[in-house]
Amino acid sequence: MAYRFLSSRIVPPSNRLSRRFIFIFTISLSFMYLCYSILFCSGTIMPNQRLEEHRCVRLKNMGSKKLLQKSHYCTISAKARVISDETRAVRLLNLTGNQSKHSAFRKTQDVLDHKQSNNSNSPKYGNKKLPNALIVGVKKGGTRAVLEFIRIHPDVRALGTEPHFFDRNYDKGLDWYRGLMPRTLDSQITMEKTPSYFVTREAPRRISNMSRETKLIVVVRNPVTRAISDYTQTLSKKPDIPSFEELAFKNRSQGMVDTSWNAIRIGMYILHLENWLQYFRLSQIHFVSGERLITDPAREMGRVQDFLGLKRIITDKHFYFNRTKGFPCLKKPESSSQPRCLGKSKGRTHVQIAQEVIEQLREFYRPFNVKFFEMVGHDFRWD
Ligand SMILES: Nc1ncnc2c1ncn2[C@@H]1O[C@H](COP(=O)(O)OS(=O)(=O)O)[C@@H](OP(=O)(O)O)[C@H]1O
Repeated sequence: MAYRFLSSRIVPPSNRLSRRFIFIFTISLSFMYLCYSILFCSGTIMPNQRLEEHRCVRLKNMGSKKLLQKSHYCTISAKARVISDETRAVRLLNLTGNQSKHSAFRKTQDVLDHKQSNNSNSPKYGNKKLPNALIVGVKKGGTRAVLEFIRIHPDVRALGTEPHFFDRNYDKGLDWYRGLMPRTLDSQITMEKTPSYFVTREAPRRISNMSRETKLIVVVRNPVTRAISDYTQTLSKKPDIPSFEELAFKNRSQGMVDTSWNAIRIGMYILHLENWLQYFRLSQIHFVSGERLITDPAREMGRVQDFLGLKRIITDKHFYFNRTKGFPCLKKPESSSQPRCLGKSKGRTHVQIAQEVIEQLREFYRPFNVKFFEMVGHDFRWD
């Protein structure tokens, strides 16, 4: 037994050498594999985020529009994260009541924009830029509809809230204003809407100081209907205000309209336009018909896209007529798979106004309208 055991343990010297060689070879092979894994394979185990970021930054810094557009690696990964954030937000909104859905949706988008701009871990693609195009008016003309419709376009990014920079917040400075804007790629247009700009004396000069090339959009509507809409809105907030008739006339029997009342003054479009034309060429201003925006949104938006130099992407297929709402709504608004109408404050039932009052106001506005049509070269047919 002892002999057999010893004979199995005692190995000839040549065999011992080859075994030692195999052992050293195996060790060095394992060592090489370990080095290789550390040096080259870490990316496959845990993608190196810093490397990704550097790649994006390098492409951005090259300042080439084409390169940026082609850099799907950067844009898509960043966008995908934004979309997943937005999808989560939209899902959350679906749990809220229908009434507040619209405002909640917009607020959430703004929060997301805000989050993108402030959170260092959040996706950052593109830059915050001063707007290239502004919807400057008119109040109750249909400005929200134009903004919501145009922002479906992939080459447009818009601020959801009204920043009131050129009227109320001008002293905060352009850097503050730029900071509010959503990030855009070089190929995208930045937009915002604040309807009160159109009737703000200083707004045209201030906007032209920002850029003389700014494109301006004015959504106009029959000034009588606009005034009633404006009054209906005020009444919904302050039920104790005097009647429409009382506010609209200084002396009704003499047909003296009170032009100091904002709801009346805003509709004297030609007067405000003259102020704008001191700083901008007429070709820089596009007028949207508030009426046709309701009856044929695709056509009106086609003209808006042409004016902005955009490919016509928003078409008939984006809209459907919602019978309950009585207005066109979006089939698939930006970052949502749900159809969506504008909120409750858009498309209110108007306060009933006596027909004679309406006639008197029509008479009052006629000469202003005629001059306005002549100036812009288009008859909006408000008679
Ligand atoms: N698609 C769609 N859905 C709902 N409402 C629409 C739409 N298109 C235009 N409009 C008209 O927009 C009017 C409100 O205008 P604004 O968005 O400019 O109002 S505001 O100045 O921002 O308060 C609003 O005025 P009122 O009807 O008087 O409420 C609508 O007539």
